[in-house]
Amino acid sequence: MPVPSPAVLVLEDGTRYEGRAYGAEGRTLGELVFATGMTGYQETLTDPSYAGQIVIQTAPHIGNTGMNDEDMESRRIWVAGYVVRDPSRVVSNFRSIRSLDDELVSTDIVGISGIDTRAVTRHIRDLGAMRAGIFSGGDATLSQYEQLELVRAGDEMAGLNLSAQVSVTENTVTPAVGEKIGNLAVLDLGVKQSTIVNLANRGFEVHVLPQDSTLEQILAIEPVAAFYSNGPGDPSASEGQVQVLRGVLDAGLPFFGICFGNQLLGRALGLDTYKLPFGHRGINQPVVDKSTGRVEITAHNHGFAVKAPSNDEPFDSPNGYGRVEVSHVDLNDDVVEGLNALDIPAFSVQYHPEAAAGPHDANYLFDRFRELVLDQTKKDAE
Ligand SMILES: NC(=O)CC[C@H](N)C(=O)O
Repeated sequence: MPVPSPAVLVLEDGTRYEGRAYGAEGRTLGELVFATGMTGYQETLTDPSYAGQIVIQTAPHIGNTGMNDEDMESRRIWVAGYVVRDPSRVVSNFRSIRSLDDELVSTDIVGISGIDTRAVTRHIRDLGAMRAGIFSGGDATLSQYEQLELVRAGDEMAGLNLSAQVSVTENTVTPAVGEKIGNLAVLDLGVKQSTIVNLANRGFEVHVLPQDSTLEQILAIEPVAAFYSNGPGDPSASEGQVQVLRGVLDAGLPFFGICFGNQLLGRALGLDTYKLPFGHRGINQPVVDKSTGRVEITAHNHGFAVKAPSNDEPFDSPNGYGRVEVSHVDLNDDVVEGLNALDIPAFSVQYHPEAAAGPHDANYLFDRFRELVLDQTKKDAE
């Protein structure tokens, strides 16, 4: 077996971690974030929300179950780079059809192995998410100074709009399963396949629309409701989609948003979003649903969050959409994890009811959306 060539992970604060090349060789830059899930590396890697980010996997052994076609959350791997401790030398799973290593090479994803990923995670947890670079192959021979300069010249995640990189450019349609409720307009900011499946299973004919769709293009599919997906980038850099969302709300369409969609609903209602120190990424985050008092264990992947005037009391939407409440709260750090508009048919969550990977505790939210749409359709008919 050939010995992998040397590679280095360089952080913008000057910290360096030496390891071995993993996946494609060369150079990559991005925001360094850690994901704590012990399972689900394929879903993580193919979640478009990770575009522009170098992902550190705290689980020490990666690649054991290979890659398959069923667990792809989108058409490709999106992470800007991948940091692992010990890549599995053996791929063993009845569904596996290719190895992760081969997939990283064929999709040109530069990674690094042999890294104490828990140590890097503690560093990020103390100092916050930061820009980083992985250098291998010819780029491993650049001087330390040159590598650090490259990392420091990279994009900051704050202020970045990445939607166009990940979105479809033409409408795609997934038929409803069972009795059809109506057409659902899904704005593709980086939607995951499991979300589409969950929505289609609730009776929606799911129309996935490009991220730059206008209100007219959304209304042209004659939707019974609208949905904004998860996705990469800073929500404060998506003013165009926020304006379109105000049009959707003004048109009285029921609305559901997940993750980036939650942040854009917050902004449409007139709230601010802000960058978290190192974000939430993993599949074991405790969240309380304030309407039932039930705690659910949930999948997260967010670096930004919505700022609300109160987590406890309903407040007025600064943009005139009536009363709004924080519906869900993270029990680790009190971050807003859901919004519910009390006077218009709109709600959203910051975390991932589609899971993939992760527990299915929050799957009821898709049922809640279906009920909201059915109620609104009934009201409109009266
Ligand atoms: N998964 C997502 O939709 C992430 C939303 C946003 N890019 C964030 O990091 O907070």
